[in-house]
Amino acid sequence: MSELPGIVVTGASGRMGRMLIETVRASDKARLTGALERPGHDWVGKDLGLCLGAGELGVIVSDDAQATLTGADAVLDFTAPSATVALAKVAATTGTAHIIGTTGFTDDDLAAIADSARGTVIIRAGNMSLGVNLLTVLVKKVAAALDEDYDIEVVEAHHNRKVDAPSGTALMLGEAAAEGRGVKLADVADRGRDGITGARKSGDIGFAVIRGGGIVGEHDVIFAGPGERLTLRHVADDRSLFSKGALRAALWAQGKDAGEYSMLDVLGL
Ligand SMILES: NC(=O)C1=CN([C@@H]2O[C@H](COP(=O)(O)OP(=O)(O)OC[C@H]3O[C@@H](n4cnc5c(N)ncnc54)[C@H](O)[C@@H]3O)[C@@H](O)[C@H]2O)C=CC1
Ligand SMILES: O=C(O)C1=N[C@H](C(=O)O)C[C@H](O)C1
Repeated sequence: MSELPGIVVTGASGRMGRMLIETVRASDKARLTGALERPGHDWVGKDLGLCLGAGELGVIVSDDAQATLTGADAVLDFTAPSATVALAKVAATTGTAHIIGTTGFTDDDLAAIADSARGTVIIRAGNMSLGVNLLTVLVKKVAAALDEDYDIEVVEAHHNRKVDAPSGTALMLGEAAAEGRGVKLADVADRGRDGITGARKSGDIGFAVIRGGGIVGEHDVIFAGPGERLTLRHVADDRSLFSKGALRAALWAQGKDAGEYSMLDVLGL
């Protein structure tokens, strides 16, 4: 009988890292073979299970990506942009599928990731939940059906530890709306209003950001038209939505050709 796909989790001590480890360990379709943390982190060199306050797992947390990815089938990465760009280069040399949930990339980061995708399967999504990916399809459809009399605003809310804004999800939803309208998001995005901004420009897609407490993730796409308003909303109650999506992506990636894919590919949407 063939072995289950071996999965590495990077950013093991993070909010998502811990959730990913729980999801992989609970799965009967994959096994956890490695854990990474940033150099200097106090988990490095220790048993992952003991770090998590559980029993020994026999997986030692490492800061050596090359050694940890060698022989692994996939790495789940919800860390930080610079860490993800560096890991994509390593995954391209080891042929490990790289599942990227990290958000906050610059255009240069995205170009570097696209380059690494020539060497392995990369699946990247600002949100790995089924609900948000379905929502992108709906947003595109609604945006295509409504003209510029309907102002599009994306409102997102997250916990007070989040470091990037607008969220990766908000940008995915903005991209979907822009695609529906047949425009480029970069040309119409209005990402920061403060002071005497002037009236809203017709055709813009606006973004508004809330940060507070422990909010897992909430996204509204508002189509505000003459005499009516349509709101499409997603609320995440639990981070396991994202980790389950990431594991599903890692399993889907097995045997696929090198290249960059999204959750729409994984979910067949
Ligand atoms: N696509 C999705 O569905 C989701 C994406 N995210 C994104 O995931 C990222 C992480 O979010 P959180 O877990 O809340 O953050 P966090 O700050 O709790 O965790 C990040 C972890 O990455 C580690 N890290 C940093 N540099 C590293 C390196 N070079 N090598 C290995 N580990 C490294 C940190 O030490 C930390 O443990 C963010 O960009 C967030 O927006 C979060 C939830 C869902
Ligand atoms: O940082 C988070 O927590 C989340 N980040 C992702 C994003 O930027 O959209 C996904 C989710 O909303 C949680």
